[in-house]
Amino acid sequence: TLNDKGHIFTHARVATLRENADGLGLIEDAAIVVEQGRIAYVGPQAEMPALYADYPATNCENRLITPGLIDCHTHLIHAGNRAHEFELRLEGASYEEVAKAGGGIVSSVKALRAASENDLIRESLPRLDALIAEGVTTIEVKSGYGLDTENEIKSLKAARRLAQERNVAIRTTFLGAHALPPEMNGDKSAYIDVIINEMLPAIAADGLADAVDGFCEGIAFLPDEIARVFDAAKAHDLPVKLHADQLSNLHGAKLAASYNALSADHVEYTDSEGAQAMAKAGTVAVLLPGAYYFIRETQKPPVEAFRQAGTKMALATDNNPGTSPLTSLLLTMNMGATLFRLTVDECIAGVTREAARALGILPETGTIEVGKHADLAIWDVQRPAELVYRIGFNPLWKRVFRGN
Ligand SMILES: O=C(O)CC[C@@H]1NC(=O)NC1=O
Ligand SMILES: [Fe+3]
Repeated sequence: TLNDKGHIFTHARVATLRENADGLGLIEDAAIVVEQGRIAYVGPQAEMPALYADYPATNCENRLITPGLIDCHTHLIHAGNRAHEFELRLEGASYEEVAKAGGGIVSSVKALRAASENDLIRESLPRLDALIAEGVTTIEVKSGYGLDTENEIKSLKAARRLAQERNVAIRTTFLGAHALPPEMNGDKSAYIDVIINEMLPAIAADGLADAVDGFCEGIAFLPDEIARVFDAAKAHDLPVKLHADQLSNLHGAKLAASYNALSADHVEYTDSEGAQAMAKAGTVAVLLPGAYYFIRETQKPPVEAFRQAGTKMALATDNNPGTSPLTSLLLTMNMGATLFRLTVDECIAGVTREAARALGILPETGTIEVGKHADLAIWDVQRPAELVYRIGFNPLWKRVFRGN
């Protein structure tokens, strides 16, 4: 580990991503001083206070430093995979035929319920390691395949344990309102009762979730059902976020904004009224190009409307076995640019500052500013655009997590 007195990273191009700076907040020939795992100085090398001069130093030789990457929307904890239904679909099977063959979210629920907490950790670590290898320092992990109290708690405990298994920060999100479990025999209202009266109180009491999410879609839960879950989340002082307007416009984004949600995610079908409501509420639009690509969607999210309204935009992998088996945040940035036409600066902000904002942790991380965690990614590139331009190439030179 780096010297615990302090350490300096010298002669770097630093993309601070600080608020209200032009573009990426780039500082040329810069130094970063780290003390007790936090940023003590960031600025031109020539202006670094002399008291830091004798700290052990890493000469970055003009390499680019960004904040550590943040994947702000994943279902990383899951069991098994859905490669078989991928194959069936390629052979022409419809969603209904796949469902009849036991595919869909229900197959992931069965696998999760059969897995122990240790099984979930063992199966999820390779996915976690793939993200960490690309300089990711914070990851959000949802539940949502347990769909009963015992298995939702098992999922969230496994998610929390990932932070013991690796040097990474984990934020957890309760997504009991993801799908209707088979044993509820189609009774959505009764299942929402279980979420509100049984799951949420137990999860909130044990501090297992940092936020509450829901899937607002015709095939999942309708706005009034989501509102019941959100009212209960608020009663437990838990912030909310929402899978919104992914396949149709149920005005999920507007509903999320009305609860001052941290984020509304997917948002392919969100309209300009929803974008304005999000901007006003400070609700971040989390774009998930991996799911858009994998299920071959045609409706792109309203990026220009978000820009006009001033809605902040983040990018995330949405890693999940059904619609986005993606474990590369670098590829996610390329998809954000190539498929959704985000700029390079929007892509890099989308996996750092705006991803931190979508998780409510921007005061702690997501930019390179004095007092924040020293979570850094140092890249063997000259132009920031190289991080977004390449497909399937990882130019990470060094990852720094909490100063180490
Ligand atoms: O198919 C799965 O396993 C999850 C699908 C995933 N969940 C959600 O709310 N939207 C999605 O695309
Ligand atoms: Fe998702």
